Amino acid sequence: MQQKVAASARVKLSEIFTSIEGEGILFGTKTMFVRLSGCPLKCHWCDTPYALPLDSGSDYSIDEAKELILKNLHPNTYKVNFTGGEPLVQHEAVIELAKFVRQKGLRTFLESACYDAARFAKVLPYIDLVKVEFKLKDSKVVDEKHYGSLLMSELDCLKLAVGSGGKTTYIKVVVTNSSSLKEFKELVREVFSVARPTEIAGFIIQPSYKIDEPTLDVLFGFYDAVYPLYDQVRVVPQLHKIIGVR
Ligand SMILES: Nc1nc2[nH]cc(C(=O)O)c2c(=O)[nH]1
Ligand code: SF4
Ligand SMILES: [Mg+2]
Repeated sequence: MQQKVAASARVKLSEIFTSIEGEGILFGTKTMFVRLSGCPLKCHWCDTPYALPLDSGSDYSIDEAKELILKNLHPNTYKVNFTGGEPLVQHEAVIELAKFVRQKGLRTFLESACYDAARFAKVLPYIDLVKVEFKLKDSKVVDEKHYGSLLMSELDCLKLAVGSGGKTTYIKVVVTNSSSLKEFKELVREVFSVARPTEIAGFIIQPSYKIDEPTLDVLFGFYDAVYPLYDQVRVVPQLHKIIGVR
């Protein structure tokens, strides 16, 4: 599952832009996106396939990347979202850029699939807002035999995030029409054995877009599985796809 880590003084970026946050609890806010190249996972519904190879995008020194951030920053931008690909593949670069973003008075957001809890722990001190994503098996994120270890890593990251204090942590799960309700219910049980409802800022069920989209009845099933434990659960589609922006 590991990919070679880029040298700490350099970073491979797929793209950098300011847009309207389209996912999660902060959707609708003006956000800068720093999309890092590289991801060791393989979700069949991945919407950023161009960012998956570590050698995709462009190579920058950290100083050049900081310049790019300043150049692409719009006024009144709420936060900088480190996304990918999978930002933990280049965790040392994320740390350097997150420090810089905070110096500029902006909040830092980590959009991670949480495949590596050790790297997650290193980045966490520099992050204000954390999305912990849990993948269901029908995402085909990893081979069946590696699924258990990915889930453990996701749960470890959630534990670290809620245990670190002063951060806003929320959970996201992408569901399709083929996602198993039984598996989802087990996941919900595991999530709330690690985090108390008061420790998270949201539980987002994100319907897949244009691929095996879940019906309303299927969405009700997932919603109803969370609601008794956490009544702030929300079904939230990707806003940027609906309004046709990046
Ligand atoms: N507008 C917009 N919002 C997003 N939220 C998460 C994104 C991502 O690609 O991780 C994303 C993205 O690519 N665009
Ligand atoms: S973890 Fe994210 S970037 Fe990686 S394959 Fe899955 S959806 Fe794509
Ligand atoms: Mg994404």
